Amino acid sequence: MLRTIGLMSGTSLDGVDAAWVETDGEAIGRIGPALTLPYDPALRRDLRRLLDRVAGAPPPMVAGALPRDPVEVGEDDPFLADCVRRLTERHAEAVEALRAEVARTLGEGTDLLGFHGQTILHRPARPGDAAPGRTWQVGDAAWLARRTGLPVAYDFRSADVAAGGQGAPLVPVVHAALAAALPKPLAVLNLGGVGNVTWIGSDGRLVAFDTGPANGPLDDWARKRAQTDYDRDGVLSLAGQPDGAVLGRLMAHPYLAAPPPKSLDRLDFDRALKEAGAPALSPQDGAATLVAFAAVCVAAAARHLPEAPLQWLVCGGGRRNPAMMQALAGALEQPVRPVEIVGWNGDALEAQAFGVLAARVVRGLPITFPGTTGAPRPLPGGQVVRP
Ligand SMILES: Nc1ncnc2c1ncn2[C@@H]1O[C@H](COP(=O)(O)OP(=O)(O)OP(=O)(O)O)[C@@H](O)[C@H]1O
Ligand SMILES: CC(=O)N[C@H]1[C@@H]2OC[C@@H](O2)[C@@H](O)[C@@H]1O[C@H](C)C(=O)O
Repeated sequence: MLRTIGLMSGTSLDGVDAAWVETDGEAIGRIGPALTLPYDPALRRDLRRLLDRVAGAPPPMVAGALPRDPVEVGEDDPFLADCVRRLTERHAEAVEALRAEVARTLGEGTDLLGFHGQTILHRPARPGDAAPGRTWQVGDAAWLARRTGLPVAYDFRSADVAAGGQGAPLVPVVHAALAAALPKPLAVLNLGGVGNVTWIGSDGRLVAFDTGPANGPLDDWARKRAQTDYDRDGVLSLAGQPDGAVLGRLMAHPYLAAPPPKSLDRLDFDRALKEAGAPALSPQDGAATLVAFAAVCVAAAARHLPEAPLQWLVCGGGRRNPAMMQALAGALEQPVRPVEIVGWNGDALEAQAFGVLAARVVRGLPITFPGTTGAPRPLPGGQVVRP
């Protein structure tokens, strides 16, 4: 088994999650401590600017130059380089702090890092697209390897996108490993900036895809309309009412009816939200509408599952929002519970997954599958850089 630290900085742009896990990429051994280091407000703001800038650029002109294709925002772009330096530094700090904690509590070291990087663009090929798909995670893996003295697995998504897959979600294979002993069929729902579901059938079959926006638009709304970073404990949305007309327009978005495989960029619904009339709502009703829409997206996702799950296990920050959990309980027919009910850590799960995926990369095992990303066959991916 390898002693890994997985590092995930999600679409919420809130910071770096780091988690220690012992694994050979298939079985999961000891699960150690985990921590979150928030990005400072300036880095969060600059990453958001970077996302907006990259999203506004014209579609890629060059195929096969994933993930750091210099067509739109060049690798030598000073703003990008500065963001990459700062976010990689923050990851190094997370590794340093977690290694100290692991040494103190378990007396153990670390053999390998799994570094997801920050997604700044995700535009996989959609049916009928002429241009090739593209996904772009930034972060300086070579620098992180030198700074920590550890091998670093990174660039987990681009091989899949280059092969025609969605490049996301990647965590399902790890959900399946963790859920080995749980009753099936089972659905695991991650509520991050974007939502994603993993369905695991009784025979181990996997179906996974992004459900729709989850906390991303709600965070943006809370920041713009209520001057808070997010809708803490659902205070804002619980004080409002979903707007039926806006919700109705959003529900007609073609993404909901489209069959999987499918995945989303953090900003994919921004225009639809504007066009549906969300900006005219009060801060409270707007937040309630966004929460209701996130739940409607999950209910729409349920219709794409091969068989109803026995229960929905929820991880990610959205499970801390009581308005979100209430809306889900109302929208789904099966019990909805936080993953803690089966002993998992819903804040650390994705970071743990990138430790497991790192071990799979090192061993050359597949990380994406026809049922998860629409890969043409089980595909290995990722790269490894040594110090
Ligand atoms: N107490 C809380 N009340 C309401 N919302 C919360 C609470 N705690 C966290 N959140 C929400 O969870 C978000 C962070 O979730 P998480 O860390 O799972 O996202 P992420 O990993 O960045 O996203 P993704 O899974 O899309 O990559 C915050 O931005 C916030 O919206
Ligand atoms: C491109 C990208 O970074 N996608 C993230 C995002 O955040 C949630 C959802 O959208 C999911 O598809 C994915 O992350 C998780 C870790 C995954 O790949 O499983």
